[in-house]
Amino acid sequence: MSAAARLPVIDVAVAVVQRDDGRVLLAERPRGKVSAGYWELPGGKFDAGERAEQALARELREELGVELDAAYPWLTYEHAYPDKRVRLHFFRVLGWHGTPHGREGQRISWEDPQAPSVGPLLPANEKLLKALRLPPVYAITNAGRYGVAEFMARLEQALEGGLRLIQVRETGMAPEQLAQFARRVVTVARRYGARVLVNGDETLARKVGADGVHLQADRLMRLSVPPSTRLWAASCHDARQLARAAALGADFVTLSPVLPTATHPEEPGLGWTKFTRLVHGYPLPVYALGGMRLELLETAMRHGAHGIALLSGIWDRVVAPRAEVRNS
Ligand SMILES: Nc1nc2c([nH]c(=O)n2[C@@H]2O[C@H](COP(=O)(O)OP(=O)(O)OP(=O)(O)O)[C@@H](O)[C@H]2O)c(=O)[nH]1
Ligand SMILES: [Mg+2]
Repeated sequence: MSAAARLPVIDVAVAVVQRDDGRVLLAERPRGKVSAGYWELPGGKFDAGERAEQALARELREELGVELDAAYPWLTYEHAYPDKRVRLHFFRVLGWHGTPHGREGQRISWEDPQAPSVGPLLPANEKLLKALRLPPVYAITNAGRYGVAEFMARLEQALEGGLRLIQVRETGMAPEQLAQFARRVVTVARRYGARVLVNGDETLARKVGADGVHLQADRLMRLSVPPSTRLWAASCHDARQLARAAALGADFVTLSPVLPTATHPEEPGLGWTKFTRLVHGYPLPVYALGGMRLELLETAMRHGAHGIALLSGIWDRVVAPRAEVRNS
């Protein structure tokens, strides 16, 4: 056991206060505190007997002078400093009242998580910023259902509507056709700054210029070395698979099936209670998958999900102009 592993763990509640424009509230650690001058997310140590949510509400009041209205549990991970270990319980704060101000004399700033203009940030927060860059909706392609031409029109509309993360997964396509399709998806996605993962095949992901690979659970469990693509994710269905993805350092996971799906309507799925239990204390962003619709995003987040993954609930929403599509 390393020295750091022997240190007691300090529980810390941390607030990701995000405005509608996506900017997140960062604060400078005040003089006199450890790591003074570093920027961080507002928050602090649990008081004795406090639950995470209580610590969060108290810290927001003490540090920023705001009252918490709504917060959803998000990631929880540990970080080892040379002299201590902290367990950071991150919450997404979606509702508050009052105007945040540095009540401890600290500077605060609303920052774009993609490119904060203040710094340096506490080293423990790097993973958090990476997670914040992941959008709330993860869409899985379904060209088999629509035909490629119509699917591409629907994809373009979804991108127009804000879609920024896509998985190419087409079980019915021959290798050449799949490569061509994946290339087309990457090309349109680039125009919108959206990222693309290819299901199961790292070589194909590289060949078509995708951002990374999405692995099925059986591959994940056999994996000894994580994929070396910029981004990688895995499908999980139970606690063992979730633990494996975390140990290998995936960027995010999907957890499924949450609700009955169109293809397996007779299977009840995990349900939200079990979903919440599985993701509680989990270090990576989790997309709820199975029976999802865009309307369920808030429900999923309330149960600890980072967002939702959709295979059919997204493309059906888009009514493609059929005549034009046929001619393309
Ligand atoms: N608030 C906050 N703490 C963080 C973050 N990341 C991170 O590693 N930490 C660590 O978690 C611990 C939180 O302590 P804190 O100094 O905020 O605690 P606190 O508000 O209760 O202050 P105090 O008890 O020193 O007055 C610190 O060791 C800090 O380095 C973060 O983003 N926000
Ligand atoms: Mg603090």
